[in-house]
Amino acid sequence: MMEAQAIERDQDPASTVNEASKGHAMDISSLNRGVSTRTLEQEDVCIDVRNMNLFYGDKQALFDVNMRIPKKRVTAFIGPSGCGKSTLLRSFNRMNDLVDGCRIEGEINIDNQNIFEKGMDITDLRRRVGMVFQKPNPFPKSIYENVAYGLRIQGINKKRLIDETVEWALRSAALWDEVKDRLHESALGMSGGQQQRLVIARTIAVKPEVLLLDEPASALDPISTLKIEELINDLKDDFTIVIVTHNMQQAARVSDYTAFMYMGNLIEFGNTDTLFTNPTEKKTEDYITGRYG
Ligand SMILES: Nc1ncnc2c1ncn2[C@@H]1O[C@H](COP(=O)(O)OP(=O)(O)OP(=O)(O)O)[C@@H](O)[C@H]1O
Repeated sequence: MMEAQAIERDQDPASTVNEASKGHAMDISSLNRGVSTRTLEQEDVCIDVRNMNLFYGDKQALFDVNMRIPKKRVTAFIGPSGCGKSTLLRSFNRMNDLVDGCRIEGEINIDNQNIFEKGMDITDLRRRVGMVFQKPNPFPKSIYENVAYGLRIQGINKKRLIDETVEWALRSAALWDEVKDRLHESALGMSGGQQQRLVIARTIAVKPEVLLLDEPASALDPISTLKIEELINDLKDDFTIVIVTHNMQQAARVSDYTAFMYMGNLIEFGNTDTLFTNPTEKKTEDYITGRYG
């Protein structure tokens, strides 16, 4: 039942707008997900962002962000285009270091370590905080070698260990049964949805603590989208997951907690069901009811 509803909604790009244009907070009961009454304060913290400001040259993109992202839960970032969702996400593994003129003030602590502190090992940070992008980006190598890649660059070369890890990662990414007979064929021959699950397998093969997903399903068809959403649900037992999505229904379906951002500010962050049904802030309500964005 949930599958049919999810597919139907995603096939209709206007579904978010239609839902929102009713002028009411979203009816998430129709999304058929378990309702959690847990609050952020009851959770263990994984990522603790303190007084964070981010500038691209002279332009400020994030304004005094403070948030505590819970461990082994799914947190969604929503908000209108350009509000800073990807910028904040990319800060968690210091991907913004690669942008010329980008400057950050404040702290981001991951498991109680400030990722900006001197001597921070960026390669190790990016292993601990893995990232998956909108467009699947498998390497032009075999399926097996894509997943083994991260292990090989860590200097692991025991075949048995690599075999076991490749199988574990592909099973965890719900891909093993589809590819176990063609592990040595090129990853580029897979469908887009399979490629995205392969990229997720490649990312988790090095056992990160955090998975950052930047609109991971927005380039995929509805059935592949559903598989990714189911996968996110399976993976949250083992990883802290943060997902940027422009699709409010998707945020409501997959996340435990949702952060609403607007013009570089974090406006509201809390339990997903509460945020979509009974937001505290007027700006959040205006957004989820389609008054802007
Ligand atoms: N590399 C960059 N250099 C300069 N400005 C940037 C860069 N990346 C993002 N920005 C600016 O920072 C602001 C936030 O952008 P960001 O991509 O984080 O927003 P977003 O909420 O993820 O948007 P979208 O939903 O459209 O992806 C925007 O004004 C954007 O133009």
